[in-house]
Amino acid sequence: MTPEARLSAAIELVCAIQSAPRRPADATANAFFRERRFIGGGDRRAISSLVWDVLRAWRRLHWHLRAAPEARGHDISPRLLCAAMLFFSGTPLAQVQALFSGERYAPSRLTERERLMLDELQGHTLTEAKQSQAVQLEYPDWLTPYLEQSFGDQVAPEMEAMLTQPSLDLRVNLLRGTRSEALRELRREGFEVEETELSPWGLRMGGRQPVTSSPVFQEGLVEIQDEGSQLVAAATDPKPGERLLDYCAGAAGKTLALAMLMENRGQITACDVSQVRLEGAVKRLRRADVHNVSRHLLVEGDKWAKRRAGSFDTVLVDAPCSGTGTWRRNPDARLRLTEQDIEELVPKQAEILATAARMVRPGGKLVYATCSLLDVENSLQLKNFLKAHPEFSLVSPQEASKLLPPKLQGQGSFSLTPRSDGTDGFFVGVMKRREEA
Ligand SMILES: C[S@@+](CC[C@H](N)C(=O)[O-])C[C@H]1O[C@@H](n2cnc3c(N)ncnc32)[C@H](O)[C@@H]1O
Repeated sequence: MTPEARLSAAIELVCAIQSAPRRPADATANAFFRERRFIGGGDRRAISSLVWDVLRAWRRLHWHLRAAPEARGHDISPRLLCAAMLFFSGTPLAQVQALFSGERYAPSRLTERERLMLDELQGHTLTEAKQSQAVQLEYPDWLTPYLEQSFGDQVAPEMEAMLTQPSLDLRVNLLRGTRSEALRELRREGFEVEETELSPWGLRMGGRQPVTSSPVFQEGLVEIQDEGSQLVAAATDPKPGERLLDYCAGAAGKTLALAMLMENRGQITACDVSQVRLEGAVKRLRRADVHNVSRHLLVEGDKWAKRRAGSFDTVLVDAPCSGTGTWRRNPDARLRLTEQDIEELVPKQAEILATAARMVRPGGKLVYATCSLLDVENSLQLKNFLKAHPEFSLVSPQEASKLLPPKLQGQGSFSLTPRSDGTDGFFVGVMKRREEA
């Protein structure tokens, strides 16, 4: 594809993302490329890269484009967003404007208004001192008090790290082989890959490498999983032969890691309210050679949970959350999250946690995890739960998982962030239910 055609496709994709505001951008992008199979791998990567740069710089691009007098009364179009992003990434303005040639496969010519608006960018940089911190660091204004509650005066460096490109992390599936075998095979196939520092089964690849088409992935020796997510499994630390409930299992990301730790022995029940997500688990479980998992779809008025009171050794609640910890990967999620979402999520998490807690046997373990940065969903949620449920307490340092790296050992609960740990943002609290007297 020519640079003009790539730009045209990127503009179309930004339009598609904008017109499905509740749908994750990667789902829209997958559908977009599925319908355009003629777009090859290299072009696809170039188009996605520009679109993701636009999503990551959304507030700053709007700030600049809105400043032009010609913007008054007009929406900021995907054409302008893509053009401005190309300019701020180093393409000279005249060259950017020339891409809008109106020729075959190229975007139509810039209007006079668009040209003037782009001219205004000359001499500016994407991030500028005049922008507020929330604009510079691409978070919604209403989130400021929530972030300050979590990070105090460290909001800026934490959110700065949230703007960086994430690595691609893999978890080696010990049911299929060893970490050194996976490392050797991947390197033999030409991938640049290192061992992760914190997860004992993790491998880290720089940037976007097409690992899903490699035999190592297809044969189930590795699974794509952020190192932080692997550490949630490490903190849960289930033992072979246990009965484990993964109450918000989704498409089984953590279930797979837990089954590995249980060496495929014992029983895992993976629940979720989403049929689509649970269906998504089937192929992954098969590829990973996991066969101790049964799935259960939770439905309204389900008596399933009631009938299983006190019957699991370990219950993991990987709660639905704001996803603020994954913003490096899903920059569009910043645009979708509202304060109302948080207000709805917090009581929902409390209810899910209370329901799941009833299924822990006396002496058993309850793990609460989120991929959120916010105290209201994390430590405060845990604190309120413990206050209302005196039969639970945080595990003692002796009881805490030994699979965790030294800096996290012996803690009943911990947070991870891109800034301090190089992982997605996560929170984990590990509790124990009192033995019956
Ligand atoms: C953070 S995601 C889980 C991710 C998954 N554990 C993984 O590692 O890939 C949260 C999940 O909670 C599910 N969920 C939402 N409401 C629920 C409820 N009331 N009970 C159980 N699961 C729920 C969502 O469908 C979603 O799949």
